[in-house]
Amino acid sequence: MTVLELTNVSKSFGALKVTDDVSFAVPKGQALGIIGPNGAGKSTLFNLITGNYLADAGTVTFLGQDVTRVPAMTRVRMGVGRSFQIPQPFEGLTVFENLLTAAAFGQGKREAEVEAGCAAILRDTELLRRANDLAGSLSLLDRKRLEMARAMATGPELLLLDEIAGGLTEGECQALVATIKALHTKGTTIIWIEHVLHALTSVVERLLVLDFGKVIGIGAPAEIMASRQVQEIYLGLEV
Ligand SMILES: Nc1ncnc2c1ncn2[C@@H]1O[C@H](COP(=O)(O)OP(=O)(O)OP(=O)(O)O)[C@@H](O)[C@H]1O
Repeated sequence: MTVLELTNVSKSFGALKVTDDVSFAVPKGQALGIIGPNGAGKSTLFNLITGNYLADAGTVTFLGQDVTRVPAMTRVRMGVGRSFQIPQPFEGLTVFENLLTAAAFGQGKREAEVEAGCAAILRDTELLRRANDLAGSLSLLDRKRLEMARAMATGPELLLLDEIAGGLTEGECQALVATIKALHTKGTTIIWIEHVLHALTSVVERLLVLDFGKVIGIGAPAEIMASRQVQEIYLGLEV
């Protein structure tokens, strides 16, 4: 089953075409990594998937439904969950309260109905020991975990991770990767934008490379990283 499909999607800001005729599909259970230089249009692509931006042309299909013109909040309820590059928790609420809020909003339910699910997500994201601590008191690693947990709490069929490994030490990065791998092993479909390549390639089954808004490669990570075009464009190597 296909969870997400983009068909010839384009988006411009003024004269700048930031997403240029992008097509790809993500089957259920797959983890897809997205790489590309700064300004290649990676975050814009996420915004087109979440509905924060609407495509100028092309079609976005989610779980078999055309969502191209569907607003962001409806897409959350349909199962598009997203973490942000800069964690955005409610600092004055506890970790558990943050999850309850995200779950109630994302699933359109009362907090009492989502408590058990949130407790399970705390376990899955290694946050159980911090459940009653204020979000504002967390270390960077735990803030990243909370960002992921809040996205999971909305009950996603598709989890979008935006540069979640940035700024961590190597040890912290490995701890976060272990958490992401565990979510993926449980069957979560993931699209992950990441500059920390070794973290990304240790999880994803496929890599998509963007450059100037265009898909310049999609395939197995080893094959993509070995491509001359990717090495020239993405890694800036002269080959
Ligand atoms: N709302 C907007 N209005 C105008 N231009 C925008 C808007 N959003 C993004 N852009 C421009 O679109 C281009 C792509 O930006 P985007 O953030 O999608 O790239 P990115 O690949 O995610 O970059 P990074 O790796 O630095 O996060 C950039 O030139 C950016 O300035």
